[in-house]
Amino acid sequence: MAGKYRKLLDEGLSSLSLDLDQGQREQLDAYIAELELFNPVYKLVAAQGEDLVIRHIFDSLSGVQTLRALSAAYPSCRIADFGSGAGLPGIPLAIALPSCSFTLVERMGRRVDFLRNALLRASLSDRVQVVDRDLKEVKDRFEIITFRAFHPLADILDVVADLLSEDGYVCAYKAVQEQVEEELVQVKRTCKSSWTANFVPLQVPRLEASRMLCLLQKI
Ligand SMILES: C[S@@+](CC[C@H](N)C(=O)[O-])C[C@H]1O[C@@H](n2cnc3c(N)ncnc32)[C@H](O)[C@@H]1O
Repeated sequence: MAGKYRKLLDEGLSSLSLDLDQGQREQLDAYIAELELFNPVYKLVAAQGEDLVIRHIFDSLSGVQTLRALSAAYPSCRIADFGSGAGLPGIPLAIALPSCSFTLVERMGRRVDFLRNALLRASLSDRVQVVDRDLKEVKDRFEIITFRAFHPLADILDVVADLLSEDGYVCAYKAVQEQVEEELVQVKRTCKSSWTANFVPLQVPRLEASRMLCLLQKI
């Protein structure tokens, strides 16, 4: 039902200082409705109701201010979301950042079907494309690459390095800084590519858990 979470979304968007217009709110409603419709069958996310909005929509949107600031440095910014699953964080980010183009990379067929349908329903198909293959087969460059609940950094950063534009950023949605620092030690030990890292703490509305963005740039 459109507008089902209106009060919760009003509260969350205001707390994230996100001023979405009516069209963007309708896109968000359409995306949430698709998630709720297909989640029982496709098992897309392990949450439902308000919990789904908080853990997945607000969590994804909590990175918008940082991504908006980073994307402003590029005349046209291509953002890729790797291992997008049900479109998280990629679809909420695409709704909130209308001047960027988005590519969602996902290798699992059923999730790809969901993504294509959700993009149609949310009127995003003109600006957001789905690449239905393994990350290792992607042949493109992006100014910003996001991922959430994806592989450990040491397993993927060498592949990611080849897909990132020269001055681009990786924005990894992560939880606890100490764990990310351990992942970065492993990156130094095992990766051919070298990186600088910065941490941006995230405050997700109505969520107690520790959340952060790890920003990585190639050296
Ligand atoms: C744990 S889910 C996370 C989905 C979403 N990012 C989220 O936060 O809800 C990881 C997703 O990455 C996809 N995936 C894993 N390795 C991949 C690869 N090498 N190339 C493309 N997709 C991959 C899986 O199919 C799965 O949908």
